Amino acid sequence: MPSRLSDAFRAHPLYHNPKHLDLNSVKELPDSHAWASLEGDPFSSEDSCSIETPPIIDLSDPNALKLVGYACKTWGVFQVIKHDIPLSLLNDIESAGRTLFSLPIQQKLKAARSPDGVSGYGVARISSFFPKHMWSEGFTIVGSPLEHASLLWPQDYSKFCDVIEEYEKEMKKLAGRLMWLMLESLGIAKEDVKWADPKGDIKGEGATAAALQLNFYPACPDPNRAMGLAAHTDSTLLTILHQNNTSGLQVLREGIGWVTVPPIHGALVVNIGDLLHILTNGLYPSVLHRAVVNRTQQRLSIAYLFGPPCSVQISPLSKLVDHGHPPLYRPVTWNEYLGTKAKHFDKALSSVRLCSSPNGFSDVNDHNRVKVG
Ligand SMILES: C=C1C[C@]23C[C@@]1(O)CC[C@H]2[C@@]12CCC[C@@](C)(C(=O)O1)[C@H]2[C@@H]3C(=O)O
Ligand SMILES: O=C(O)CCC(=O)C(=O)O
Ligand SMILES: [Fe+2]
Repeated sequence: MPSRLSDAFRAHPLYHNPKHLDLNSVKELPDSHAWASLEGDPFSSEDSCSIETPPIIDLSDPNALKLVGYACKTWGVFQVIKHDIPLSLLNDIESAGRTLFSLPIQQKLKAARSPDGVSGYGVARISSFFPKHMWSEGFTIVGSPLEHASLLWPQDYSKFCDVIEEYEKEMKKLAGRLMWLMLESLGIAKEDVKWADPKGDIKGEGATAAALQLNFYPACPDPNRAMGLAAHTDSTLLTILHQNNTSGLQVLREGIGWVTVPPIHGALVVNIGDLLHILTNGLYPSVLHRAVVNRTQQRLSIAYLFGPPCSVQISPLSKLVDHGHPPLYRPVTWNEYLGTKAKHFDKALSSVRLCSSPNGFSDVNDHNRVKVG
């Protein structure tokens, strides 16, 4: 039987916190959610008021290929405009997310993610690695949202499902286009990727796999001591994020610290995940990012987590490997890597690493440069 994304965590169940606190009604930050102050964060760049922000790339620009290559090498994250996703669809997905998260907590819990499952309502998968809870709620969808949506709105789930399915369809097209831009910027042609056909379509049953993650960050009474989503890299090839007009997403920039990715109306944020890092033999490193919260404004983000077909082995592309540049990672499937991440979290990338490079380069998500707790 071919492996499916929904099987990725069978061996790594995540048990929920039995106290389902409704963050929307809490007036004071509980100790369970109080992290060390972000103001004392050695990587905080708030004070220095960083003027550098990730590149903004117009996908209709004839130079888009070069610009994408530069952004991937130097930032690991960029924003895209003129991406052909209708603004109306971005508005629709945002209001679908709002409708979901504004349900009473007892209703949302009817669609709770099962401990060994991928889809449903719950805390971020990585929560178990931290001593404190994050100030957020999540809803993960793989493929059809029908099963969980019908638990939330037994009579009235079709509008939600239609929007999600349309969004998944459009994101899949954009993610494929971005992946080829990234690879072509390294001189990789469609024939060089064994799991793609000459037209660039992904071969095999179910083709590429993906998950949609809806994140909601309620306004927080003490935002400097709370964490919306702790520092992590995504286990994807790439992630496309739509954020509402409240800022919160930050990326770690070497030598600078945490840099905010400002919300731009109609733009989408693209970041590199661990599997593209492996595929490009570290040339395009995955980027460490987190979400911080706001005292007065709620925040909503929708992440499209794009990966290869679940059972395809991802390893450094042979065109990027030679005597001077040996393969740095062993082959790994997305499902296997998600299991590794569920077990080792920030050590997942180095756990599939074959050898250390002569310059002592350590993997981005080793987190030896960042305090994770
Ligand atoms: C395919 C997936 C990637 C993800 C785990 C998941 O099964 C679905 C949710 C994804 C997400 C979103 C928030 C951050 C993250 C680290 C997490 O805890 O859940 C990512 C996971 C990932 O990329 O490893
Ligand atoms: O909410 C955000 O800006 C970040 C979300 C994120 O990193 C994720 O869903 O993987
Ligand atoms: Fe992420």
